Amino acid sequence: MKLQPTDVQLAMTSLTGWTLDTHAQHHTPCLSKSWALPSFEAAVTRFNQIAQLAQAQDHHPEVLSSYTQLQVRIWTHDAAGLTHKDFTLAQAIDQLSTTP
Ligand SMILES: C[C@H](O)[C@H](O)[C@H]1CNC2=NC(N)=NC(=O)C2=N1
Repeated sequence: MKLQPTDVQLAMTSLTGWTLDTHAQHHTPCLSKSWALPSFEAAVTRFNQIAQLAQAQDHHPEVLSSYTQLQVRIWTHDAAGLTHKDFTLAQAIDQLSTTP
């Protein structure tokens, strides 16, 4: 179920380092987070960790990879907006960042 703007604002406080964006191509609100990893290998490892979470949750982010840079954008296609599923995935991704 699509979250109302006030619920989105509240849920944003549960995340670390994410911004609320409007996706330029898909014209939908999305959660966005970027990383600069120390190496290409570290970026690929992070990509794979995110992919595993996405498969486990059956919720799939857009992941843009460029050398050591990663950007993840999450939204719910069916709802053309943000739902609890987006925040659940973003929170799980935040847990990765604190785990070496
Ligand atoms: C059937 C399946 O649950 C849907 O296609 C899922 C898969 N992963 C998804 N991922 C994201 N980010 N948004 C969706 O709406 C979505 N839909």
